[in-house]
Amino acid sequence: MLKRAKILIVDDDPLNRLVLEKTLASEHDTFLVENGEKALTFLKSTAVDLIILDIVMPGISGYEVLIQLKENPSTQALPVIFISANTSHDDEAKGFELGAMDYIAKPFSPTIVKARVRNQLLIKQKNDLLEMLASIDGLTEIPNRRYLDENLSREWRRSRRAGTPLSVLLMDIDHFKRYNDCYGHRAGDDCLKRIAHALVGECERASDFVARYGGEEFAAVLPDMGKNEALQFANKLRDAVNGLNIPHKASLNADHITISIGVATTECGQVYGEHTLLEEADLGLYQAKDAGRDIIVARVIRTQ
Ligand SMILES: Nc1nc2c(ncn2[C@@H]2O[C@H](COP(=O)(O)OP(=O)(O)OP(=O)(O)O)[C@@H](O)[C@H]2O)c(=O)[nH]1
Repeated sequence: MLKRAKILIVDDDPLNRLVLEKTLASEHDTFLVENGEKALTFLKSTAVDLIILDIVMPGISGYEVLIQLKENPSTQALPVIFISANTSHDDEAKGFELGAMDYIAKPFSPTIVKARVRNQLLIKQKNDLLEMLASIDGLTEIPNRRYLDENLSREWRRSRRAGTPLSVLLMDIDHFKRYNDCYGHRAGDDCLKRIAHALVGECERASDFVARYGGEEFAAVLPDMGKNEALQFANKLRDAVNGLNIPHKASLNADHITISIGVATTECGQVYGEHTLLEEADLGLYQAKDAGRDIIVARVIRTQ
């Protein structure tokens, strides 16, 4: 089933905008702007699912708008349908070469616009689903390493641009090999699932996320969070795992499952890459293990 989508309509002709809105507004949320500059500005603050884009407009053309969308990582995958009175094969071919998904000739039939919009939205919905499945860990059903890498890069760039802090936590279950050896691999799998959901359940802000980093390791990415807040959050995560009270009679540091955590924070992110942040968190985790486990060690990267 097709979900209600957000569609940006860009056309300098008020009548076209009105008819397109009337055609689509019963099934979708529509946003109307009258030129390319306003479209690009609008997209900086609002995410949409599809753009219907006129080509000949005052100011920058629809072609130029599409070129700029393709240059920006956050908009390059957005489906664009050109709608234009330029109906030569060359015009149409140019639109597709630039990356448009479809090309509708003016004057247009509302029924055909509806059908073509529907087709593009169905393709996008399926692509989004595939993208989501590729980002989910099969065992725990929380975000996987691929999701973490992509989103950490994005958050790193954002933190650099805005000069805001960014924290990363690396968490590792203590003596998990002994747990598997004692209770069996299947019980180990169940334990991983319970821990994953306990960690994810502690993320209250939409921007925070926990991913399975690999094996018995998890990571959290915490945008706009400085060292002290990140330490508090790490404590919450450790308490949540302790609170599960999963018996671990083979553990050498407790009678139940515990985790150790390395915390790394970059306080103004100009110099180091996101990989340094993960390396620092890993170093903190190593120190936490070394210090006896069920422990949190925080490290701050200060940039000059
Ligand atoms: N059941 C289960 N076990 C896993 C999975 N992935 C990794 N492991 C196990 O996690 C264990 C990790 O062991 P080690 O790296 O030696 O670490 P540890 O025993 O937790 O010891 P410390 O980290 O030093 O506290 C190994 O026995 C892996 O087989 C998984 O998906 N399921």
